[in-house]
Amino acid sequence: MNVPKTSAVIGSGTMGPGIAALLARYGSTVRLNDISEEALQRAETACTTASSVLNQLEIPTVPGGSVSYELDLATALTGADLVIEAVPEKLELKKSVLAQIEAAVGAEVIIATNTSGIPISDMAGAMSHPERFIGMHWSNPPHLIPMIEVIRGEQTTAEVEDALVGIVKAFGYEAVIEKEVPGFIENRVLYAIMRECLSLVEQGVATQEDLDTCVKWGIGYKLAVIGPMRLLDMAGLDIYESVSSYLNPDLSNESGISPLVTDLTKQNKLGMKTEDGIYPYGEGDVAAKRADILRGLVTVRKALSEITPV
Ligand SMILES: NC(=O)c1ccc[n+]([C@@H]2O[C@H](COP(=O)([O-])OP(=O)(O)OC[C@H]3O[C@@H](n4cnc5c(N)ncnc54)[C@H](O)[C@@H]3O)[C@@H](O)[C@H]2O)c1
Ligand SMILES: Cc1ncc(C=O)c(C(=O)O)c1O
Repeated sequence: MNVPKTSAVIGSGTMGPGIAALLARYGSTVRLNDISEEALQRAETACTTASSVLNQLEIPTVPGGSVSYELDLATALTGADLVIEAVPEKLELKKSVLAQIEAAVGAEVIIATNTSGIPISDMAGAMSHPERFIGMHWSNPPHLIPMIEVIRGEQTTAEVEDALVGIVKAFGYEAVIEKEVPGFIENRVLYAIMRECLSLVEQGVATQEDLDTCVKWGIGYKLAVIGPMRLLDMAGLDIYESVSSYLNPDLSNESGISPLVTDLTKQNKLGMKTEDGIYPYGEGDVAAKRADILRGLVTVRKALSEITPV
């Protein structure tokens, strides 16, 4: 399957608009749905911003694409060949939304979930056609990060996986096909890094600013060019063996959630979306920071696309 003629994106928060904008750029008629009218209003601006980012990346426009904003789920699903669920990361909510989607679309329609890592089979349990249900894990911001994890549940067919990989490749994105594990690959690695960072800040080893500087250059810059498995070869496996013999036992193995995070979420300090979080944001700071981040990601993506991937 190439990019679907008609698609529906359910949930229009951080992820939905960028996903919709990319599908539309590749010629799909996209219906973006949310239960919140305010979220749909914000989504119009977010889709415009995403579209201008795609212009900066010089992604050609396939004619015929569009995004419409729908409060009504049934309208959003009409005629969809592909449905992407992007509602909050709560298993029961996702199951209920999936049941509503299934009630409105034919058994041949592919239903994908953008879950950050809930096992696909856990979500598919109550579905009447789990064979067409699949994980499609986009990375944030989805219109910029050219990689999508594709995860089959126990009952997903190989044909559905092939079709989804075809769509991902049609965007010029890389598809990473994985076996089902909680968090998939990306978030297992990302959350290992974040757990250690939070633990170091909590212990007072470094400030959050120093953490961000160290990880950006010492890890992010390097890993953007050399994958971790190749980096092991570059560093020397003997060095890894020596360092990990004393370091691994000292790394955080905290199985709970960092109190630094839970103290903030209790106060509804959720980060940029509430203009307060790990960092404080003054008037206009969030918009300026988001613009800086987008500019940086566009520049780095252009540079990375010109070098040989390692
Ligand atoms: N934020 C990220 O960086 C990121 C990255 C990759 C994947 N994800 C995953 O994508 C999904 C969405 O994440 P997000 O960050 O966009 O969440 P979000 O909270 O920003 O947005 C979710 C949206 O879904 C809407 N919603 C809630 N119930 C709904 C319903 N029944 N029908 C339609 N819309 C409904 C909410 O009003 C909200 O606008 C989650 O599963 C998340 O784990 C998030
Ligand atoms: C903190 C965090 N959690 C989940 C995801 C993706 O599922 C991301 C991301 O894509 O950036 C993230 O930053």
